[in-house]
Amino acid sequence: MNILVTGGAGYIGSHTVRLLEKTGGKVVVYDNLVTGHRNAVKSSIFVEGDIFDSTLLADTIRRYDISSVVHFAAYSLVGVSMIKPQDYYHNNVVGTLNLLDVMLANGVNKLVFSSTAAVYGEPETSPITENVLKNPTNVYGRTKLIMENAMADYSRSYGLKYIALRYFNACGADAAGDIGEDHQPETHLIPLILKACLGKTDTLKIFGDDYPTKDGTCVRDYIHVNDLGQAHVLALKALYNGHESDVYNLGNGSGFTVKEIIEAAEAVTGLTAPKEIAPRRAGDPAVLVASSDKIRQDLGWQSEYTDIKNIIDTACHWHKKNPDGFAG
Ligand SMILES: NC(=O)c1ccc[n+]([C@@H]2O[C@H](COP(=O)([O-])OP(=O)(O)OC[C@H]3O[C@@H](n4cnc5c(N)ncnc54)[C@H](O)[C@@H]3O)[C@@H](O)[C@H]2O)c1
Ligand SMILES: O=c1ccn([C@@H]2O[C@H](COP(=O)(O)OP(=O)(O)O[C@H]3O[C@H](CO)[C@H](O)[C@H](O)[C@H]3O)[C@@H](O)[C@H]2O)c(=O)[nH]1
Repeated sequence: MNILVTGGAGYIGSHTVRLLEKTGGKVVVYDNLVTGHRNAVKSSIFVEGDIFDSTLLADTIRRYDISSVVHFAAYSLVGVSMIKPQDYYHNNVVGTLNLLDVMLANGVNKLVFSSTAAVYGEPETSPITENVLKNPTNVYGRTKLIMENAMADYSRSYGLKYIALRYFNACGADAAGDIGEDHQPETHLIPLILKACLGKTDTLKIFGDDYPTKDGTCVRDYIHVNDLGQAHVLALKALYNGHESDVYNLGNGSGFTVKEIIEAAEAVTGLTAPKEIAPRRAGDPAVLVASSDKIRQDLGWQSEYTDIKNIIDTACHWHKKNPDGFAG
């Protein structure tokens, strides 16, 4: 397996790269570093490049004899996608279509794709199974759903074999403490709570306390980044073993409100985060909780990290060890 990992210098990508390397395959990270970090790529081959650069992509595929792609490269912030939709359609849709063109033109037909729980919108049932109606409430989710539909069409017409993984909320960090979540600016809940607890940021804003949930704050399903990474390893192996194109949810199956996550993080750190209630953030669904039964049954995936405090503790370890992230 010679694997090209687009976005492999990012948060989920860098963790997955580490797990892919353990399979013995050659891993080539391809990233333009727009949100990623060069020093998040520890031992793989690194090519600094953009998924829009067809020439460099094709050269990289040929040079390293690539036979599959794991595609993380994208913009992924719900809030920003509502303000800058053009950026999101361009990078996530046009960029991915370009990658598919270059792959197919160079005889590469295996792809693991980062999709998202945001494709569902406000689902009518919970936990969410893969077959329910998809009606995204934000631009980000729409860009990922467009690509899922395009890949299904390419699969039928051009022999693309893909597995789309719909992640719920990625969090935590590798136990080694040398890679972790470092977005500039950070917008994700768990790192923001930890930074507030550790005195690295101002008051944490709780986006809305008038949702139809038990304490009025949004419910999400938090999954450890290494459990996500392991699913990519299984998905890739399945494709090499002739698995047909498919789509899987990836979550823990437990929902936590924003307030519950804050309480858990405060318990883990023994510190208190300064916080205030703020208006709702545009595009946020009230509740997103996964059923991951399908990937368990089909690919034998299991989550290793099921306790939310344990998960937060791994993130805390990274933040304490690297108070300035990768810049430190
Ligand atoms: N973080 C989550 O909770 C979450 C949940 C669901 C889905 N996802 C998806 O997972 C993937 C990775 O997310 P992440 O949290 O690791 O984000 P990230 O921003 O840390 O990583 C994305 C990486 O892609 C690179 N990139 C972006 N555009 C590129 C381009 N045009 N060419 C080359 N490289 C480019 C960035 O530099 C970065 O290294 C994304 O596709 C995201 O939509 C993330
Ligand atoms: O300062 C903050 C930040 C977040 N939140 C809330 O915390 C929850 C989680 O927010 P995140 O920004 O951490 O994550 P999202 O649920 O918005 O989105 C994440 O998970 C999604 C899937 O569920 C997408 O795939 C997306 O890429 C990924 O960023 C949301 O209810 C949000 O409103 C706050 O209250 N205050």
